[in-house]
Amino acid sequence: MTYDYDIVFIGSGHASWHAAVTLAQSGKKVAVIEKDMTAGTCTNYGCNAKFLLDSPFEFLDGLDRYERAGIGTKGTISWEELMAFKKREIPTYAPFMEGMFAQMNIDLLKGYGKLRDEHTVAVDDKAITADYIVLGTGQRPARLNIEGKELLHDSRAFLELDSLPNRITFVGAGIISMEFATMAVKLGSEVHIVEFADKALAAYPENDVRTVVDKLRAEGVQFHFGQAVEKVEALEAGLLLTTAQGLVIETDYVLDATGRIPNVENLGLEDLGIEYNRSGIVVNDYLQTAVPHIFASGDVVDKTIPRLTPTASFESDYIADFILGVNEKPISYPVVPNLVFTFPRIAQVGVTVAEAKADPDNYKIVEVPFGQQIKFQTKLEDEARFTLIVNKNKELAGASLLSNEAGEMINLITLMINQKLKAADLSQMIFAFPGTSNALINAVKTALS
Ligand SMILES: Cc1cc2nc3c(=O)[nH]c(=O)nc-3n(C[C@H](O)[C@H](O)[C@H](O)COP(=O)(O)OP(=O)(O)OC[C@H]3O[C@@H](n4cnc5c(N)ncnc54)[C@H](O)[C@@H]3O)c2cc1C
Ligand SMILES: NC(=O)c1ccc[n+]([C@@H]2O[C@H](COP(=O)([O-])OP(=O)(O)OC[C@H]3O[C@@H](n4cnc5c(N)ncnc54)[C@H](O)[C@@H]3O)[C@@H](O)[C@H]2O)c1
Repeated sequence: MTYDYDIVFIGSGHASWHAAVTLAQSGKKVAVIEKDMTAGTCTNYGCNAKFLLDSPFEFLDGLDRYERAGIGTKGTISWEELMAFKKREIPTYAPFMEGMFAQMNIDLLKGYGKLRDEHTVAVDDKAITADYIVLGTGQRPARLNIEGKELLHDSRAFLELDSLPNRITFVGAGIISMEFATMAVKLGSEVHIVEFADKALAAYPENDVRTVVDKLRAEGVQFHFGQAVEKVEALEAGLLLTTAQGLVIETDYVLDATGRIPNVENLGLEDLGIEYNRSGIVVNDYLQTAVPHIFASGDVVDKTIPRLTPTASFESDYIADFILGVNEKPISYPVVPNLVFTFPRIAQVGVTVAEAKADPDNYKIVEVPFGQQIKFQTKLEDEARFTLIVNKNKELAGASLLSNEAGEMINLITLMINQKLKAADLSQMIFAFPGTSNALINAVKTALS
């Protein structure tokens, strides 16, 4: 049987395009179907836009610390100028990717993709056939089903705001709210975070989260825990948010950041017996769905590891190698670092502090009050702290880092964990001095000894 394509991808995010490029480079005939912006969430309205907007705030946070120590002057950031920069920069990425696809003879089909049968995908009213199909449809923001839900905004809308509202209320104290609130409060907005649970960032070490919450509170963010939002109403000027517990907040903008849900509906999965649930499409250890030549990749997969860009890219690379016969083994994930862009940043990788506490026979927890020990290397970050988890073989099994530089340092830790480095290995290496990473490596060496 001859098909139109060797491989068709539904969705053009990281879960798809890494494999599409590898397969096209290997001589396969490839098509990518995309209903929205080419290259997906991360590239257009996720990580990249967030990172671009966040970066200057890191300098502002640094200047604030020196100001408090009586050194230097305060900096300022204009959201309007920053957003104009973002709007010049980010929209160039999708056309760049389109150019790359064209150069590699990858057909980009703009439209909504839906499985019609085991080898046929409908793209709006057209149909194409393929030997293999990859479902990389990602996630979308969850939307609270409350009175006034049409007045709620999502992260994509926030990342497009030409001017920052005076009063912003975030619903949910998860990653998106904490990252956006970090920026908004520094520019003087009145910021509320309304959270259903009794704490923020539930997946991260309580100690580290408490430090970040306290710092945001000191900067003016008002946290409201144990509150379920019931309704949002339009006032003559602004909005009124009410919770079931009786909290009432007058605000100008409400961002619903209560999680993200997989795009599994209206894909034709049911007719082919492809199983899915609230967490995504069910796959086996080869990322195959119930139909073996139909794979799922990235955020849309039902999985317990973090739904992040690097995991989507890893899965995409795996699928390409599997289809090419380069790798026939089940997928094996290395440890996955994750990072919250607050000040300080919170990063963690490998065995968590909670897991280590629950298994004291196998893990030792080493707390390093980094900012207090080595002030000159932490740029006045007194609160910087590392928690290192060491296994019985005296290897690093996990770590959580609290520091503005955690985003870079966590990759070094990831490398040490994956390479199973021991203190003796680190002793054979020379690192540049002085610097945060040098001090981190010394702390690890001591912990592993
Ligand atoms: C605000 C925000 C910030 C983030 N920050 C980070 C970060 O700092 N670090 C990090 O690692 N991750 C971050 N993420 C997560 C990251 O964006 C995702 O993990 C990543 O984009 C997943 O890639 P994907 O290809 O699986 O899905 P996506 O990038 O969402 O791509 C899926 C694509 O499929 C398309 N699609 C869906 N259904 C169909 C259909 N039926 N037909 C055609 N096309 C379809 C969609 O339009 C979309 O373009 C962030 C996410 C958000 C929202
Ligand atoms: N730095 C990063 O890696 C990064 C950054 C942004 C987004 N992301 C991606 O986006 C996802 C995070 O999205 P998010 O922040 O929307 O979700 P989240 O799951 O991190 O947080 C949602 C929060 O909303 C709360 N909540 C749920 N229902 C509620 C209700 N009715 N009222 C009040 N609070 C409620 C939850 O208790 C939770 O604390 C990540 O899992 C990741 O996939 C990653």
